[in-house]
Amino acid sequence: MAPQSSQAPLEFGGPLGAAVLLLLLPATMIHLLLVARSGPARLLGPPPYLPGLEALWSPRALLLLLGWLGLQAALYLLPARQVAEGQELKDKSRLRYPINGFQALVLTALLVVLGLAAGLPLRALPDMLLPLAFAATLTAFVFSLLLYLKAQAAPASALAPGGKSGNPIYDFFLGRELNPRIYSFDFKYFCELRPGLIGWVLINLALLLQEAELRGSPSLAMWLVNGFQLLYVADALWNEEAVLTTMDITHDGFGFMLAFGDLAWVPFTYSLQAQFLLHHPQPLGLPMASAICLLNAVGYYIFRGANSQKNTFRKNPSDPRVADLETIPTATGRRLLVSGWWGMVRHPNYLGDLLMALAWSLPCGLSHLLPYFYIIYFTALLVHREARDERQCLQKYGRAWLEYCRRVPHRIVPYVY
Ligand SMILES: NC(=O)C1=CN([C@@H]2O[C@H](COP(=O)(O)OP(=O)(O)OC[C@H]3O[C@@H](n4cnc5c(N)ncnc54)[C@H](OP(=O)(O)O)[C@@H]3O)[C@@H](O)[C@H]2O)C=CC1
Ligand SMILES: CC(C)CCC[C@@H](C)[C@H]1CC=C2C3=C(CC[C@@]21C)[C@@]1(C)CC[C@H](O)C(C)(C)[C@@H]1CC3
Repeated sequence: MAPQSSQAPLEFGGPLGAAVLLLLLPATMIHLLLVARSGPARLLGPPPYLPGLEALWSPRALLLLLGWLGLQAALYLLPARQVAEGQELKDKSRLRYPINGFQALVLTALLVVLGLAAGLPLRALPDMLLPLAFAATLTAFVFSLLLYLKAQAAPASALAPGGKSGNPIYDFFLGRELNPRIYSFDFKYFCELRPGLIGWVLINLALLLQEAELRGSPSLAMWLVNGFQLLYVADALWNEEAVLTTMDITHDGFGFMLAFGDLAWVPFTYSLQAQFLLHHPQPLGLPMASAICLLNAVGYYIFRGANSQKNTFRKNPSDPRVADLETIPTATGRRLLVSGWWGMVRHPNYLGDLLMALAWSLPCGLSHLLPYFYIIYFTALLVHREARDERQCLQKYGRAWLEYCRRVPHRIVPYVY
């Protein structure tokens, strides 16, 4: 297959970077899982032991994972209270998406409550994290391979701007097709919000239950981490439609990066603080807990305000909630917000997300670096993501984007960055 000349600049270090990430990401996830349960819990030290295949591979874990994906897929297919339209595609069409993610969360919670009452051994889940994470990685790998093959038959207009380099490793990693579907089942949209995010809070809950069994009751730190992350996930599903204007849906293809990110990385590494707390209990007083709650609330307020404002504006610029905001016209006919949240910094939603990330780590105290892995990784991810987005916006909006950068000079943190 010849490389295409209209190809966007290669990202993530090109094919070599993609090949390194293909190995490095699963290895990092396994490392974190091993270190979180070890005594010293040293993020930067070697893992306590190197697991053999017998510790990683378990047919039971694979079955459990596939059952979980099947359940979430069945919930996705249930009648939706609303159907939303995505952003306009290259061929001027718009895809339709069911809005029933919150319903899936509530139904899953109901099933879990019924299961617990019937003796479901959810407390056993923390002991299966390693084989489950391995099974999720294998599943993501096979799934991305199928997506890559499916994309060979897709028309050029269905490919993502960054996923048609012609290099198989790079395209496999980034994803070729923008919106792979079978009939109306949209794989990327499904994976982005359901199995991984709901799985994450389920793992957190299992860790909380195991802590209660181990120590008589869950610690305040464990309650906070569970509460904050449940709020984050419930909010994402409640505002499901807003995901349709994020970069993942509008720009990125669906390949290994997102499949692994959604199915393995999110549930098994985002639950790291709760994993750490189970094995390393931390004292937390009420004044400190209140300050952390305040930080999470401020972060959430900015994150939700910014994301909803952009989403409302992109859906309908005349909506009374955004109609009075100042905007810059662009040659594409779309406008850029230059007041409100988007007049404060160019990525106010990232700022709110980062404040919440800090609030999720602080309950774990300051004795270890490990629970701060999330905010370190997340800062790197968002700084890199911001740079990618700037490049894309400059390409899309040209001079109007430069004008926006002049009017709103800071990227994420007002007066700092
Ligand atoms: N927890 C996690 O692991 C992660 C969370 N996130 C969160 O996901 C959310 C979405 O992030 P992401 O998709 O990266 O980026 P954004 O939601 O910020 O989307 C960027 C797009 O918004 C539009 N835009 C930018 N500036 C303006 C403006 N001034 N006025 C109107 N539209 C504008 C542009 O698209 P266009 O003009 O084409 O509409 C741009 O490409 C964020 O809250 C982020 O924090 C992201 C990554 C990981
Ligand atoms: C494994 C790699 C290092 C990178 C993978 C990145 C993915 C894990 C993230 C890319 C964008 C994401 C978003 C969310 C979760 C993480 C991934 C998939 C998100 C669904 C979390 C909840 C938020 O409310 C959101 C705004 C809906 C997020 C959208 C982006």
